[in-house]
Amino acid sequence: MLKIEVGGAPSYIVEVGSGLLTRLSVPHKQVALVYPADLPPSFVAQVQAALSPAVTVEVPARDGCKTLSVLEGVLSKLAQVNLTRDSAVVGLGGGAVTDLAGFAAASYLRGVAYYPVPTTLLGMVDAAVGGKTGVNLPEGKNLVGAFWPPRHVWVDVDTLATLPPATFREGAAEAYKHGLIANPSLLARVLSPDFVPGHPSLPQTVADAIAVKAGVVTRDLTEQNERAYLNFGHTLAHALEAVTHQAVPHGEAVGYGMHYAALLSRELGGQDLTDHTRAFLKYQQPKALPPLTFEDVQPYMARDKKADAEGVRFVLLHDLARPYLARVPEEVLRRAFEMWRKEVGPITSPIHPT
Ligand SMILES: NC(=O)c1ccc[n+]([C@@H]2O[C@H](COP(=O)([O-])OP(=O)(O)OC[C@H]3O[C@@H](n4cnc5c(N)ncnc54)[C@H](O)[C@@H]3O)[C@@H](O)[C@H]2O)c1
Ligand SMILES: O=C(O)C(=O)C[C@@H](O)[C@H](O)[C@H](O)COP(=O)(O)O
Ligand SMILES: [Zn+2]
Repeated sequence: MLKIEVGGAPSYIVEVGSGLLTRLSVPHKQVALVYPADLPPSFVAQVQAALSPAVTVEVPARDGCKTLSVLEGVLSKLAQVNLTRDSAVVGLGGGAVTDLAGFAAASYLRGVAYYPVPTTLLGMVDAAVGGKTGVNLPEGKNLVGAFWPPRHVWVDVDTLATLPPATFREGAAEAYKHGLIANPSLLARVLSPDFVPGHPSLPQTVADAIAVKAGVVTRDLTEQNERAYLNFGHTLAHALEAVTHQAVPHGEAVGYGMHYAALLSRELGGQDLTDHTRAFLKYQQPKALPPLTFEDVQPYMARDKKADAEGVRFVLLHDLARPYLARVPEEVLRRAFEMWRKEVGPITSPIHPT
C-alpha cells in the first residue's frame, strides 16, 4: 500500500493499492453513493457491501453526468432520504462522476463530507485529488463548481483491469502532464509498455503522478498561482471538448492540447519539447478530430478560467519542469494553431483502437 498525504485544513490521505473497494469505511452514519450507469456492476456491489449506503444514485456515463440537471437530480435524491449534514457523499467511477459527486457534496446543505473512489487512470492520477469539483455548461467545461477537498481517497488499482485500453490512455495524458510540468522521470515510465493494468510497477508510477498533484494543491488549493500549471494543455483541450459537445474525451483533448502548448512554448523561445508531446500523441492514438478552424475554438479558449481582465493566459514551458503562465499574442496563437492542425491530421486515425 502506498500513501500520499495532501496538505490542507484538514489534510487527507490518498491510498494506492489492491483490493481496497471491499475495505472502504467512513465515519458517517449515512452515505450516498453516486456512480455512472456503465460502471462494472461488481464495483458498485463491493462498495455497497462495504458502506451500506442510504441511497445509491446512478447517473449517465462520461460528461453526460456533468450537467446542472443531473446535479439537481442527485441533490433531490439526497434530500428525499433526509441525508443530514453529518452524512457523506461517495463518488465511484471516473473523473466525470467524481467531479459531479464532489460538487453535490460541496453544495448539499452547504457542504457534506466527500469521498472519491476513482476507477479510471485519469481519476486516480488527477481528478479525485485536489478538490476541484463541478459541472459543465454548454458554454464551456467546468464553468460551475467549487473547491471542495475530499476527506480520503481510495485508489484501487485492481479496478483498472476492466478499463478499455483507450480509456486507460486517456488518463495517461494527465500523468504525462505531471511529468512535463514537474517530474520528467514520469515521461518514459508513462510511455513504457510496462505502464499497463496489472504490472507490478503501475502502483508506484500512479503514486508518483499523484504526488505531483498533491504537492501543488497542498501549496495552492484555490489556484492563486502555482495550481494553474496543472492546466498545461487545457486551454485548447477544454475548447476541443466543448466545441465537439464532448465527442473528444478529456484525456484525448489534453493530449492534443499539450502538443499545442508545446508548439506555443517553442514559438515564444522555450526549449523545443514538441518531440515529447508528439511521442505522447503517437502512444495515445486519439480519435481523429473534425475539421476545426481557429475561429471554432477561440470563443471557448476566451472563457478559460485562467483569463483575467486583460485576457487569456496559457501555461507554457521554458523547459521540462519549468512551467510559467503567459499571455500570447493572437498572431502566435493562430500560427501555432495552423502548425498543430497540420500535424494532428496525419497522427490521428479515424477508427479508435482499443
Ligand atoms: N477535478 C479535477 O481535478 C479533474 C482533473 C482531470 C479531469 N477532470 C474531469 O474528469 C473527466 C474525465 O474523467 P475520466 O477520463 O475518468 O472519464 P470518465 O469519468 O468520463 O470515465 C470514462 C468512462 O469509463 C467508465 N469507467 C470508469 N471506470 C471504469 C472501469 N474501471 N472499467 C470500465 N469502465 C470504467 C466510466 O463510467 C465512463 O463511461 C472530465 O469531465 C474532466 O473534466 C477533473
Ligand atoms: O486540478 C487542477 O487544477 C487541474 O487543472 C487539473 C486538470 O487536469 C483538470 O482537468 C481540471 O478539472 C481543470 O480545471 P479547470 O479549472 O481548468 O476547469
Ligand atoms: Zn485535465
